[in-house]
This record gives sequence, structure tokens and C-alpha cells, in this order.
Amino acid sequence: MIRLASKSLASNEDLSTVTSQVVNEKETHAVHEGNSSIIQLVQAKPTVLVLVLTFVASISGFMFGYDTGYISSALVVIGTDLDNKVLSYGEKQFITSATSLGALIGAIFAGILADLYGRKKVILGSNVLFLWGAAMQTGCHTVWVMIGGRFIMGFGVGIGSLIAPLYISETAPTHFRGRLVVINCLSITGGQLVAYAIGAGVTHLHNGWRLLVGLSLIPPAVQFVMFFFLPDTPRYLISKGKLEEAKSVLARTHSDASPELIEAKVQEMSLTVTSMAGSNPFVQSWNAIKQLHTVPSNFRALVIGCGMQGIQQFTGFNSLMYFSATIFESIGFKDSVAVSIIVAATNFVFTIVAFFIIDKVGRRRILLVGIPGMMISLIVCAIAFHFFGIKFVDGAAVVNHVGISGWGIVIIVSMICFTATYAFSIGNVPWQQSELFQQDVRGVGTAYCTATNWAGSLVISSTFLTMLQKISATGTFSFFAGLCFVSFIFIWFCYPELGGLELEETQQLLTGGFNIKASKELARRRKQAAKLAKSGELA
Ligand SMILES: O[C@H]1[C@H](O)[C@@H](O)[C@H](O)[C@@H](O)[C@H]1O
Repeated sequence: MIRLASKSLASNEDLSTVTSQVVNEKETHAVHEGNSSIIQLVQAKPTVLVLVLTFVASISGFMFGYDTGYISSALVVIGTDLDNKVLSYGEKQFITSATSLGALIGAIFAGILADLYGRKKVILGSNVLFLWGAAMQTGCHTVWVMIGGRFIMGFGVGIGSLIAPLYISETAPTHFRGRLVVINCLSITGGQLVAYAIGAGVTHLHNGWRLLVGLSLIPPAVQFVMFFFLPDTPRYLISKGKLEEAKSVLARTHSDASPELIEAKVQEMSLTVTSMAGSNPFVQSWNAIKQLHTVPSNFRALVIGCGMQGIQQFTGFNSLMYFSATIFESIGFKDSVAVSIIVAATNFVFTIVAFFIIDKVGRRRILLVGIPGMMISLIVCAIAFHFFGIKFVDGAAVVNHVGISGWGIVIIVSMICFTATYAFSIGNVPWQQSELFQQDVRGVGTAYCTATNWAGSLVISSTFLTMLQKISATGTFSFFAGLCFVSFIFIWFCYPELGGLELEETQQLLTGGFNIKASKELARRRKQAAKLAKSGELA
């Protein structure tokens, strides 16, 4: 029978020995005995149900992308439709950031609610908020109703941004977890691309912005209806003692898994998957928060998770997402909205690249290649801005020549390279955050990380234009390049390779240190075992 990893960690053995031992035992069993073992579950192919669950959950990602993406064009098209006057700069900023603020608050509560009431119910609740917020905006005639609608929609965005990757990673077979979570990221970047494209299309339509916003009613309605018929995750069900339901979901999400194997898996999960102790939801949440800060492995997970989300936002990508049209306009492009679609398209295409490499190459390696790529692109961009000769004054750009110069082209190319290297690395790895936390603190832990993401997004979107004015474009992009350098150091020392590990194993890895070396060794052995198992299957 399977020897459980958690048992082998009862003593204070050196982690690298332990992890190797766990791998050896499981793999030896799997490869040489060739019958039911955990490695079979690790490598199980996604069933049709897993794919359906992933795609339906990823609708949350699409809404995240669409709702953050449509606002830049909507603001241009709104004209005097609200309060019969042109929107002031402050009002525009307020309308834009209301969603980020709502998302920040929504993310904080989503984690706690997900642990208490289940992932499925919280997703259904987020749909109601999406519909409510979108309906308010579509029919509104005043600035304040628009802001209110964006704020309510923001709650839905924040909740969805946390629950979708959590739900996917808890239902996915281990070997495919990374890729399946990237499908949610693809939906985010795809949603942004679609919003940019439709936005460009409705620019000249009367009330076109209402159509743009109104379309966002469709995805949450579809997700609500479909989720009604889908199950909650096995890990959540086990934490609530619903073992039979959990077995049924596991059997339907892992191809060719025998009843004995499912039984063993449920037993293994039951050891680590527990609900937080406490007599009521508030005490339970408080206990989870305490555990997160006082148990060293949980705290390490928190440092990594929040660190990753912070790096994703503070290295400045969203400044391009929100303001690329403004930048391209200032360097001389006439159809700047169309040109900025290139940024959204690059982001989408390189997220597809991530989909293919994340489980094969590993999260750590793609970060260690992607971040230096971003840094070099930003340095080139900063140099190009210096020679281009541009000054941002009071939100407008003063250029000392007419038209696009060679340096203008260098700026665009470097921005595209920055986007590409961002998109296949830090653009999506932080969303693998659920794999860092053990079940009883997963909801609260991922809430911290997601809130860090939205806080970063809020800071960048509300300070970028001011930075251009105060410290120049060269200064701004050099600052982001400097942050890339610091991020590289952080990842080098603190981010272990988590690809191929069972969710329950990550905790053991983070016991006693960040264990970078052990994690790399474990990942290597896992790959080797997978190859062996495959060749055994073929023979
Ligand atoms: O992973 C996503 C993606 O990279 C989006 O393009 C970006 O706008 C979000 O802020 C980020 O969380």
C-alpha cells in the first residue's frame, strides 16, 4: 500500500533525504510493481469532466480580463453620456480604479468564504455580483452609478480571480495542474484582447460603450447556469467530511483510477486535508490567519505567494495594459488604440507558450529566464526614451520632433519583448498560488496573495502617469528594471520548484527552509519516474 509522505515527516529528518525517500518509495513502487500507486494518480490524464470544470471555471478569468480591459476604450467612447458633461480626469481615474478596489476587498473575503462554504457556492455568488455590476453600468446615466457598478463588478472580479485558479488546481491531476491553471490565465489575457478588439470596433457607434459593457453580462450568466450542475472540489468535500462525494469526484476526474486507488487517495488526503478548528466561522478564520503567520512552512508559503504576486504587479506590466495607447500616442502613432492591441495580443500569445512549457520546463526555470528578459527589455526601453527626447507634462507629452523616429520603433519593440517575457513567466506563475498552501489555510493564504495582486494593480494604475511626469519615462522604466533585478534575487533564493508535486507535498518541502536544492532534485526525479513509467506502459 502507499506509504504516506506526511507519515515520513513525523520526525525531524533532513528534508532533502525525506523528499528523495518519498519519491523513491512511490516511484519504485509505481515503476517496478506497475500497479495501483499514487504515481498513477499523479500522472492521470485529465478526464472530460476535468476539462469541462477547467473551462467553466476559466470563465471567471475571461471576465477578469474583459472587465479590466474594456474600460480604456469605454472611457474614450462615453463622451458626455454621463451627467451630460465630459468626464474629468479625476472621474475617469475613479471609474477605472473602482474595480481594482472592489477586487481587492472581494479577494480578501473570497478566501475565507471559500473555506467556509465551498468553492462552488462562492463562484455562484461572484456571478450574481458580476451581473449586478454590469447591469448597473449598462443602464447608467450618472458618474456615481457608473462608479457603483464598477465597484460591485470589482467584487466579482476579485472573488473570481482567487477562486478560479484554486478550484482548477484542486481538481486537476497533479501532472497537468500547471497547464490547467494557465488556461485560466489564457482566459484573462484572452478577455483583455477581446475587450480591446471590441472596444476598437465600437469607437464610432452611438452608445457603443453600453454595448461593450452589456456584452459582459453573457459570460457570468453562462457560468452560473453551468456551475449549478458541477461538483465542488474533492479537497473541500473531504475537509467537510463528505468522503463519498469526494470519492465520486476523484473517480470522475482521474482517468483509469481503480476504486482501491481512489480509496487510498482519499485516506491520504484526509490526513492533511482538514477544516480549520473553531466553533464558528469567525474563530475558524482567525485561527487560519494565526496558523498562516505562526507555522513556519505556512509563513514561507505566504512569503512566496505574496512575493510572486507583488513582483507580477510592481514590475509594471499593467502600466502598459492600461496606458499603452497613451504612450504610443505620445511617441507619434496616429491609431494608438490599434497599436496597443499588439501588447494585448503579445500577452495572449505568450501565455499560450507558458501553457506548453510550465509543467515541462518548470515554474522556477521559466521565471529565471523570463525576469532577466523583462529587465533587459526595460533597460533598452529606458535608453530609447532618453534618446527619443520626450517630456510628460501635466498628463500631456512634449516631443521635440514630429512623427515616429527610429528610437520610437526601439521603444515599441522593447515593450513587445517585455510583454512576451512577462507573459510566459511572471504573468502566470503567481496564479499557481494555491499549490503553496495546505488545505486548512489555503483559502486565507490565497486571499493574501490575491489581495497583494490587486493592491499592486491599484498602486501602478494610479501612479504610473505621475511617475512619467515626475521622474521621466527613462526614470520610470529604469525603476521597474531595478525591481526586476531585486525580484530575480528573491526568486533565486526563495522560489522552489513545485511542478509535479502533490498539493499535500508542497508543505513538506517548505518545512525547515525554502529547500530550493531539494525541490530541484525532487522535480528531476519526478520527471525521470514519469519517463520510466511511460516507457513501461509502452513496453
Ligand atoms: O496574470 C494576469 C495577466 O498577466 C494580465 O494580463 C494582467 O493584466 C493581470 O494583472 C495579471 O494578474
